[in-house]
Amino acid sequence: MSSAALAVTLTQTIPLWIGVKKGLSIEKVLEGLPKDSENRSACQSVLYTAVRQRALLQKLSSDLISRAPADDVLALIELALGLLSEGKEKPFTVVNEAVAAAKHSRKMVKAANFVNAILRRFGREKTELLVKAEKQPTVRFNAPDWWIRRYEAVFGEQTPEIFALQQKHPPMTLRVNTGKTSVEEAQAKLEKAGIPAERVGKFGLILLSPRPVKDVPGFLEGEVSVQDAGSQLAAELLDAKEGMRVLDACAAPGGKTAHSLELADVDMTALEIDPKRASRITENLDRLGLKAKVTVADAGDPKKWWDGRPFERILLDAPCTASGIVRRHPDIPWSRKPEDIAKLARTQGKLLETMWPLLANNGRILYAVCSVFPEEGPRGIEAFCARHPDAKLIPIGPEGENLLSLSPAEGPETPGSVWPATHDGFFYALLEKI
Ligand SMILES: C[S@@+](CC[C@H](N)C(=O)[O-])C[C@H]1O[C@@H](n2cnc3c(N)ncnc32)[C@H](O)[C@@H]1O
Repeated sequence: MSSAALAVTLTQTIPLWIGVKKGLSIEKVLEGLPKDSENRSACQSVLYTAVRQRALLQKLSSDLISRAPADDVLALIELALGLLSEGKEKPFTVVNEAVAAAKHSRKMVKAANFVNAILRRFGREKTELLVKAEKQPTVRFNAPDWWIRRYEAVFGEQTPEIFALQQKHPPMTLRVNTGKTSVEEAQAKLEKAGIPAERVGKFGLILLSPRPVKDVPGFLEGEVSVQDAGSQLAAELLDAKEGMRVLDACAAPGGKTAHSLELADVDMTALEIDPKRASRITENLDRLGLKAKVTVADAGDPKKWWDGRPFERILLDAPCTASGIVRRHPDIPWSRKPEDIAKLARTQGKLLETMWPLLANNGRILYAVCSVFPEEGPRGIEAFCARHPDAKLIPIGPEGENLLSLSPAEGPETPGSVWPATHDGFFYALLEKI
């Protein structure tokens, strides 16, 4: 990033960072930046750098600042501290540009010397301040205490390893559209363009160095899409065959809808409650040259959209805490509240109950969440099966497990295995109506 651009980037990122600190999602605050803004990706990068170190920045600013300044000044200091502790930009550039950003703002000009003093003090005391801050679990794991305890309950001794993984930059994983090309051909095409990629799972490729999708050969032509390898398992597990009536009940942005259509020519209804998100399904399907009935509706209210003909396959990729995809959305632990888990588990249970009568006899419903919390996965499914003697769990795991809980993971692939070694956290259960 050029240094002059950095001052502008910091200024533009201030309101986004304030929004995230107030509990808005990264996705939501980025809506405030024009899509064609030249600085969009730079702002995004500065914002992510701050969000990935949110607890550290809170601790540093409380150690360095005795009287809280105005919100925008504090945000500017925190964003600059984020860059300084990350260490990718030259420290003098960060300090100078943060001070320039303050000087160029009518509201912050008086605080320019203050910004300068705090950032320079951080430069002098960086090592001690970071060592002291890292002693706090909330800083080490960049999550609130309650979230850390929930992870400990799920992952036990593995917790630090899972958190360490969550703090890394996520891999950029592509799904190859095998209706248009093969995984080998897509990999060779990337290699030829100087973009080496490794295989993951049955349909995936991980780019060794991520880049904007528009620069990925084959993306605009619909040969590849961006989708985590754990998420790529859904279409395969759903196993929708040619001509089947299929419902994707919570479909946006359409990754799993599209994958099912790439694997078989099915009669697909893609439901989505949020109209803005629904338009992304259509965009994705258009790019891939695929067709579905994209419907904006509440899956929980079928009388508004269902024609009464049963579906042979239903995918219920239910709204969840997203606790399995924190490395892609580092704001999640901070934007959730402890009570959200039970609330979302109730919503998931209700949606599954509503979907069940829509399923044909011998039909299958794949329940999925990108969460690692048991209330949203195994517990809800076990309770559902206890209430429904006509529901049979179909084994789906690599070792024949009925309930597939995937922890976020990264590792070398086993050659020839369809099970990816690198993926986000997911839960899957496949139920057949008997
Ligand atoms: C986990 S995301 C789905 C991701 C999608 N399956 C994919 O692979 O691209 C859940 C989606 O469900 C939508 N949603 C939430 N409640 C819904 C409801 N009652 N009816 C329909 N869609 C709903 C959300 O807006 C969100 O887009």
